[in-house]
Amino acid sequence: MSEPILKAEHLGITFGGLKAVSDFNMTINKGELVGLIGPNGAGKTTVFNLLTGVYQPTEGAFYLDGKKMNGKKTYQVVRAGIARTFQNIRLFKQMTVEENVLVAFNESFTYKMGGAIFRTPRFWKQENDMHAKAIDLLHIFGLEGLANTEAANLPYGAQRKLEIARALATGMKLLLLDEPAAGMNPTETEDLLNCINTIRDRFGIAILLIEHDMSLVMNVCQRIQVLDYGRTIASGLPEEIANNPQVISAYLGADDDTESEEAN
Ligand SMILES: Nc1ncnc2c1ncn2[C@@H]1O[C@H](COP(=O)(O)OP(=O)(O)OP(=O)(O)O)[C@@H](O)[C@H]1O
Repeated sequence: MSEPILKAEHLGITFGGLKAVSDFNMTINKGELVGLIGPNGAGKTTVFNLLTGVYQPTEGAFYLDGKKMNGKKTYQVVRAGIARTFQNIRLFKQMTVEENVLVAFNESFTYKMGGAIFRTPRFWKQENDMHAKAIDLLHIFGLEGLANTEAANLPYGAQRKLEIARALATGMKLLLLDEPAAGMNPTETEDLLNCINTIRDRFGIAILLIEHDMSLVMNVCQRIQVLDYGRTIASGLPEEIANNPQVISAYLGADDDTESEEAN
């Protein structure tokens, strides 16, 4: 059997005295979409930061396609094939929609300096290939008609989709989506859900999704892992998670906290 795309073994990190994530274990195979959920402060974003080299683990290890990734810097992680979107959208706002995707392609297309200066046939072929690939990618997200629009002028939902398109353009194996439906209305969320299903089927990549919108998580994820205070409290199929008493109590506890905070 082939290696899983992602394998995390006993991964953890301590900040001062706080164990933000401990004994985190996860396997994601090609074409699988796994949800990572948990109350606020449970450690979800820290897991993403560990998997992208923003933080170095203080315990455990993780592997991409069988290759150990501990100690790698963020750019090395991206090159190896892990891409990520953020809670707050990070696009090149002054660039067009197409340019945002083209920037992400630059690793996979290389032409010699001379070719770029003298505009050789090879240079133009690569330019055309990149344009065709960018439009193809934008088409999946229904953004091809907006290719020449400045990213800053896109509606919110379209900006979120462009962020994912750009992550896909890096040619990655593992896509980490951090709350992609945050701030979206129900129509935009449904549209996003369709896009996520399409890219998983079409690109056969592994996806790890952090999301607070439970209907989205339950609808798209094949498996779900739940964190609370940095530890995994449950892992399984969506229906198992929805009925797990420990998960329900972790979320209800979080609600109680919010209510008491609001009352103060
Ligand atoms: N760089 C850091 N230094 C110190 N503590 C940190 C750091 N990053 C995260 N933490 C702490 O680790 C814990 C987990 O935070 P994290 O942001 O991963 O939670 P989360 O599940 O993503 O929460 P949310 O759903 O609110 O985004 C929190 O207690 C947080 O304060």
